[in-house]
Amino acid sequence: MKPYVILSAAMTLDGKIATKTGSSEISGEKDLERVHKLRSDMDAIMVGIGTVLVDDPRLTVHKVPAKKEDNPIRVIVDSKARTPLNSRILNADAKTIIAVGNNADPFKINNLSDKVDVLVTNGEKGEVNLMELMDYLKNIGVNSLMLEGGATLNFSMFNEGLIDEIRVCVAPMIAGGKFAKTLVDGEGFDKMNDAVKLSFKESYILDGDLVLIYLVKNFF
Ligand SMILES: NC(=O)C1=CN([C@@H]2O[C@H](COP(=O)(O)OP(=O)(O)OC[C@H]3O[C@@H](n4cnc5c(N)ncnc54)[C@H](O)[C@@H]3O)[C@@H](O)[C@H]2O)C=CC1
Ligand SMILES: Nc1nc(O)c(N)c(N[C@@H]2O[C@H](COP(=O)(O)O)[C@@H](O)[C@H]2O)n1
Repeated sequence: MKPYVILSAAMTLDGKIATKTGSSEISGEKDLERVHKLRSDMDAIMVGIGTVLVDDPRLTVHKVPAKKEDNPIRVIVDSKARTPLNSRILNADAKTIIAVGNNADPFKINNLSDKVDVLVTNGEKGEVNLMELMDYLKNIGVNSLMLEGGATLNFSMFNEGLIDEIRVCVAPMIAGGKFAKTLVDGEGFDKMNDAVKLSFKESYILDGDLVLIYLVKNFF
């Protein structure tokens, strides 16, 4: 069992979701409003620890008028419980769940557990078991989940067939750089035959940003 998962991201025309230094202000104001309306419609929002360490995101609804109840549950995929204790995702603005792997330091888990819910999962090589996490989320009533990156987690979620829809903003910019993160990094697939197949649903322009919506053709 799993929630309906929408991958949401903003990228440059050359597919980068951040520059090589991690700078990632890509969406225009209108697009950010679209994203925050979507956040308010979703039960939960999820990012990887790489994104937390670089961006220190809030993951709340703050670009459109909203009440605290409109904030989705925040979910962090953090194998080794590295989330810094002063991270903004640990504040009281919304419920937060940190999923860790079974090798995470118990001391770090305890520190995080004082502030938020920590779920220990049994993934390979101490990584977070994403299937187990999806099952857990569905069981606590999360029917819709917004995946907001980053590049590594996006690949793992595709690789396990867990993404249902993609909503991406393509901004009229080129960032370049072989070390800049792209929409989907990770190990990647070997053959184009293995690539994730999509079906186009919708597109529109928001102040020069192109919004593209695709459905994932899942064969799992
Ligand atoms: N433009 C945009 O829309 C967005 C851009 N970003 C950018 O992406 C960058 C961060 O991306 P990444 O470094 O790739 O980090 P990430 O956010 O994808 O986190 C990856 C980390 O999660 C952990 N993890 C635990 N279990 C895992 C599993 N089963 N599969 C995959 N990862 C697992 C690992 O420690 C892994 O290194 C930042 O520069 C951020 O600004 C992030 C989100 C959206
Ligand atoms: N849609 C979108 N457009 C951009 O230009 C972005 N940089 C991102 N980034 C994502 O939003 C997170 C920041 O959220 P808060 O404003 O702090 O709530 C960031 O960590 C990325 O996940 N998204």
